[in-house]
Amino acid sequence: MTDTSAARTPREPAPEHPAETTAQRARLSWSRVVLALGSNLGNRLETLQGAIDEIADTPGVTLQRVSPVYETDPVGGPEQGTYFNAVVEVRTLLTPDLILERANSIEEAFQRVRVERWGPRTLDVDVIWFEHVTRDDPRLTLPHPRAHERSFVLAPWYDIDPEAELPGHGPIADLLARVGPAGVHRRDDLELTADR
Ligand SMILES: Nc1ncnc2c1ncn2[C@@H]1O[C@H](COP(=O)(O)OP(=O)(O)OP(=O)(O)O)[C@@H](O)[C@H]1O
Ligand SMILES: Nc1nc2c(c(=O)[nH]1)N=C(CO)CN2
Repeated sequence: MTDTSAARTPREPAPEHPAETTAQRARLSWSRVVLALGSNLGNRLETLQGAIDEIADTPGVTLQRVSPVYETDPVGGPEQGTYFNAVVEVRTLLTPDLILERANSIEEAFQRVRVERWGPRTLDVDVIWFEHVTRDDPRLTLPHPRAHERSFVLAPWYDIDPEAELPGHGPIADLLARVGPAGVHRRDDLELTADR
Protein backbone atom coordinates (compact mmCIF):
# COMPACT_ATOMS: atom_id res chain seq x y z
CA MET A 1 0.00 0.00 0.00
CA THR A 2 1.27 3.50 -0.78
CA ASP A 3 1.77 5.84 2.16
CA THR A 4 -0.08 8.98 1.19
CA SER A 5 0.16 10.63 4.60
CA ALA A 6 2.66 13.22 3.38
CA ALA A 7 0.68 14.10 0.24
CA ARG A 8 -1.59 17.04 0.96
CA THR A 9 -4.47 18.10 -1.24
CA PRO A 10 -5.02 21.85 -1.76
CA ARG A 11 -8.16 21.72 0.46
CA GLU A 12 -6.36 20.21 3.44
CA PRO A 13 -5.61 22.71 6.23
CA ALA A 14 -1.95 23.62 6.65
CA PRO A 15 -0.17 21.87 9.51
CA GLU A 16 0.22 23.96 12.65
CA HIS A 17 3.87 23.03 12.74
CA PRO A 18 5.75 22.80 9.41
CA ALA A 19 7.10 19.33 10.28
CA GLU A 20 3.74 17.96 11.39
CA THR A 21 2.20 15.46 8.99
CA THR A 22 -1.42 14.47 8.53
CA ALA A 23 -0.68 11.14 10.22
CA GLN A 24 0.78 12.80 13.29
CA ARG A 25 -2.21 15.09 13.68
CA ALA A 26 -4.60 12.18 13.23
CA ARG A 27 -3.06 10.50 16.28
CA LEU A 28 -4.47 13.23 18.52
CA SER A 29 -7.57 11.32 19.57
CA TRP A 30 -8.73 10.06 22.93
CA SER A 31 -8.05 6.43 23.81
CA ARG A 32 -9.39 4.43 26.75
CA VAL A 33 -6.71 2.88 28.93
CA VAL A 34 -6.82 0.63 32.00
CA LEU A 35 -4.06 0.91 34.61
CA ALA A 36 -3.57 -1.43 37.58
CA LEU A 37 -2.17 -0.19 40.87
CA GLY A 38 -0.59 -2.26 43.62
CA SER A 39 1.10 -1.52 46.93
CA ASN A 40 2.33 -3.68 49.79
CA LEU A 41 4.75 -1.39 51.66
CA GLY A 42 4.04 1.69 53.77
CA ASN A 43 0.58 3.26 53.95
CA ARG A 44 -0.93 1.30 51.09
CA LEU A 45 -4.23 3.16 50.82
CA GLU A 46 -2.58 6.60 50.94
CA THR A 47 -0.11 5.50 48.27
CA LEU A 48 -2.84 4.24 45.93
CA GLN A 49 -4.81 7.46 46.41
CA GLY A 50 -1.64 9.52 45.79
CA ALA A 51 -1.02 7.60 42.57
CA ILE A 52 -4.61 8.21 41.44
CA ASP A 53 -4.21 11.93 42.16
CA GLU A 54 -1.01 11.98 40.07
CA ILE A 55 -2.73 10.16 37.22
CA ALA A 56 -5.63 12.63 37.35
CA ASP A 57 -3.16 15.56 37.31
CA THR A 58 -1.44 14.35 34.14
CA PRO A 59 -1.95 16.66 31.16
CA GLY A 60 -3.73 14.78 28.37
CA VAL A 61 -5.24 12.26 30.79
CA THR A 62 -8.74 12.29 32.29
CA LEU A 63 -9.71 9.88 35.02
CA GLN A 64 -12.96 8.04 34.23
CA ARG A 65 -13.44 5.30 36.81
CA VAL A 66 -11.79 4.11 40.01
CA SER A 67 -12.37 0.58 41.30
CA PRO A 68 -12.92 -0.59 44.86
CA VAL A 69 -9.83 -1.55 46.87
CA TYR A 70 -8.91 -5.23 47.13
CA GLU A 71 -6.62 -6.75 49.70
CA THR A 72 -4.80 -9.57 47.95
CA ASP A 73 -2.35 -12.34 48.73
CA PRO A 74 1.02 -11.80 47.06
CA VAL A 75 1.46 -13.73 43.82
CA GLY A 76 5.03 -14.86 43.06
CA GLY A 77 8.23 -13.48 44.52
CA PRO A 78 9.55 -13.87 48.07
CA GLU A 79 7.47 -14.08 51.24
CA GLN A 80 5.87 -10.65 51.63
CA GLY A 81 2.83 -8.86 53.03
CA THR A 82 -0.58 -8.59 51.41
CA TYR A 83 -1.19 -6.01 48.69
CA PHE A 84 -3.82 -3.39 48.19
CA ASN A 85 -4.81 -3.46 44.53
CA ALA A 86 -7.10 -1.29 42.43
CA VAL A 87 -7.73 -0.49 38.78
CA VAL A 88 -8.47 2.83 37.08
CA GLU A 89 -9.81 3.62 33.65
CA VAL A 90 -8.62 6.81 31.97
CA ARG A 91 -9.00 8.49 28.64
CA THR A 92 -5.84 9.87 27.15
CA LEU A 93 -4.32 11.76 24.26
CA LEU A 94 -0.92 10.29 25.13
CA THR A 95 0.73 7.45 23.23
CA PRO A 96 1.24 4.05 24.95
CA ASP A 97 4.95 4.85 25.44
CA LEU A 98 4.15 8.16 27.13
CA ILE A 99 1.60 6.47 29.39
CA LEU A 100 4.25 3.91 30.46
CA GLU A 101 6.75 6.74 31.03
CA ARG A 102 4.21 8.53 33.21
CA ALA A 103 3.40 5.30 35.10
CA ASN A 104 7.10 4.77 35.80
CA SER A 105 7.62 8.34 36.99
CA ILE A 106 4.63 8.04 39.35
CA GLU A 107 6.17 4.83 40.73
CA GLU A 108 9.45 6.68 41.25
CA ALA A 109 7.67 9.55 43.02
CA PHE A 110 6.60 6.96 45.60
CA GLN A 111 10.16 5.72 46.10
CA ARG A 112 9.61 2.52 44.19
CA VAL A 113 12.89 0.62 44.17
CA ARG A 114 13.37 -2.41 41.93
CA VAL A 115 15.19 -4.98 44.08
CA GLU A 116 13.90 -8.31 42.88
CA ARG A 117 11.26 -9.55 40.51
CA TRP A 118 7.78 -9.59 42.06
CA GLY A 119 9.28 -8.34 45.34
CA PRO A 120 7.52 -5.99 47.78
CA ARG A 121 6.98 -2.44 46.57
CA THR A 122 5.49 0.85 47.71
CA LEU A 123 3.80 1.22 44.34
CA ASP A 124 3.40 -0.64 41.07
CA VAL A 125 1.58 0.92 38.12
CA ASP A 126 0.99 -1.46 35.19
CA VAL A 127 -0.57 -0.67 31.83
CA ILE A 128 -3.17 -3.40 31.45
CA TRP A 129 -5.03 -2.46 28.29
CA PHE A 130 -4.78 0.34 25.73
CA GLU A 131 -7.73 0.63 23.35
CA HIS A 132 -6.92 -0.66 19.83
CA VAL A 133 -3.29 -1.41 20.71
CA THR A 134 -1.63 -4.82 20.89
CA ARG A 135 2.14 -5.15 20.88
CA ASP A 136 4.83 -7.62 21.81
CA ASP A 137 7.63 -5.24 22.75
CA PRO A 138 9.17 -6.36 26.10
CA ARG A 139 9.48 -2.70 27.15
CA LEU A 140 5.70 -2.39 26.80
CA THR A 141 3.59 -5.45 26.02
CA LEU A 142 -0.11 -4.80 25.41
CA PRO A 143 -2.31 -6.06 26.77
CA HIS A 144 -0.23 -6.76 29.89
CA PRO A 145 1.08 -10.31 29.40
CA ARG A 146 -0.06 -11.59 32.82
CA ALA A 147 -3.30 -9.64 33.31
CA HIS A 148 -5.51 -12.51 32.11
CA GLU A 149 -4.35 -14.79 34.96
CA ARG A 150 -4.31 -12.22 37.79
CA SER A 151 -7.40 -12.07 39.96
CA PHE A 152 -5.94 -8.97 41.67
CA VAL A 153 -6.32 -7.19 38.29
CA LEU A 154 -9.46 -8.90 36.95
CA ALA A 155 -11.63 -8.53 40.08
CA PRO A 156 -11.33 -4.73 40.43
CA TRP A 157 -11.48 -4.27 36.64
CA TYR A 158 -14.69 -6.32 36.48
CA ASP A 159 -16.23 -4.07 39.17
CA ILE A 160 -15.81 -0.95 37.01
CA ASP A 161 -16.36 -2.55 33.58
CA PRO A 162 -18.05 -5.98 33.60
CA GLU A 163 -18.24 -6.04 29.79
CA ALA A 164 -14.50 -5.50 29.26
CA GLU A 165 -12.51 -7.88 27.08
CA LEU A 166 -8.80 -8.64 26.95
CA PRO A 167 -7.66 -8.98 23.34
CA GLY A 168 -6.43 -12.51 22.74
CA HIS A 169 -8.08 -13.84 25.91
CA GLY A 170 -11.77 -12.89 25.80
CA PRO A 171 -14.25 -11.38 28.26
CA ILE A 172 -12.73 -10.59 31.65
CA ALA A 173 -15.87 -12.06 33.29
CA ASP A 174 -14.86 -15.49 31.89
CA LEU A 175 -11.21 -15.01 32.87
CA LEU A 176 -12.21 -14.04 36.40
CA ALA A 177 -14.49 -17.09 36.67
CA ARG A 178 -11.56 -19.24 35.54
CA VAL A 179 -9.03 -17.90 38.10
CA GLY A 180 -11.59 -17.84 40.93
CA PRO A 181 -11.92 -15.59 43.96
CA ALA A 182 -9.17 -17.15 46.15
CA GLY A 183 -6.71 -14.67 47.62
CA VAL A 184 -8.62 -11.47 46.76
CA HIS A 185 -10.92 -9.74 49.23
CA ARG A 186 -12.82 -6.56 48.45
CA ARG A 187 -12.30 -4.03 51.22
CA ASP A 188 -15.64 -2.22 51.25
CA ASP A 189 -14.57 -0.41 54.40
CA LEU A 190 -11.95 1.49 52.33
CA GLU A 191 -12.42 3.91 49.48
CA LEU A 192 -10.38 5.52 46.75
CA THR A 193 -11.74 8.66 45.17
CA ALA A 194 -11.51 10.18 41.72
CA ASP A 195 -12.25 13.71 42.87
CA ARG A 196 -9.69 15.15 45.23
N1 LIG B 1 2.01 -3.56 30.03
C1 LIG B 1 3.06 -3.22 30.79
N2 LIG B 1 2.90 -2.43 31.89
C2 LIG B 1 3.96 -2.09 32.65
N3 LIG B 1 5.24 -2.46 32.40
C3 LIG B 1 5.44 -3.24 31.32
C4 LIG B 1 4.38 -3.65 30.48
N4 LIG B 1 4.88 -4.42 29.47
C5 LIG B 1 6.19 -4.49 29.67
N5 LIG B 1 6.56 -3.78 30.78
C6 LIG B 1 7.95 -3.69 31.26
O1 LIG B 1 8.09 -4.55 32.37
C7 LIG B 1 9.20 -4.08 33.11
C8 LIG B 1 9.10 -4.58 34.54
O2 LIG B 1 7.99 -3.96 35.15
P1 LIG B 1 7.76 -4.09 36.70
O3 LIG B 1 9.02 -3.86 37.42
O4 LIG B 1 6.58 -3.20 37.04
O5 LIG B 1 7.38 -5.64 36.79
P2 LIG B 1 6.65 -6.30 37.94
O6 LIG B 1 5.50 -5.40 38.34
O7 LIG B 1 7.61 -6.66 39.04
O8 LIG B 1 6.09 -7.64 37.33
P3 LIG B 1 4.95 -7.83 36.25
O9 LIG B 1 5.52 -7.37 34.94
O10 LIG B 1 4.68 -9.29 36.29
O11 LIG B 1 3.75 -7.00 36.68
C9 LIG B 1 9.16 -2.57 33.01
O12 LIG B 1 10.43 -2.01 32.94
C10 LIG B 1 8.36 -2.31 31.73
O13 LIG B 1 9.15 -1.70 30.73
N1 LIG C 1 -1.31 -9.70 45.15
C1 LIG C 1 -0.44 -9.16 44.32
N2 LIG C 1 0.62 -9.89 43.92
C2 LIG C 1 1.51 -9.34 43.03
C3 LIG C 1 1.32 -8.02 42.56
C4 LIG C 1 0.20 -7.29 43.01
O1 LIG C 1 -0.01 -6.11 42.62
N3 LIG C 1 -0.66 -7.89 43.87
N4 LIG C 1 2.18 -7.51 41.66
C5 LIG C 1 3.17 -8.24 41.19
C6 LIG C 1 4.02 -7.68 40.13
O2 LIG C 1 3.37 -6.77 39.36
C7 LIG C 1 3.47 -9.58 41.66
N5 LIG C 1 2.54 -10.08 42.61
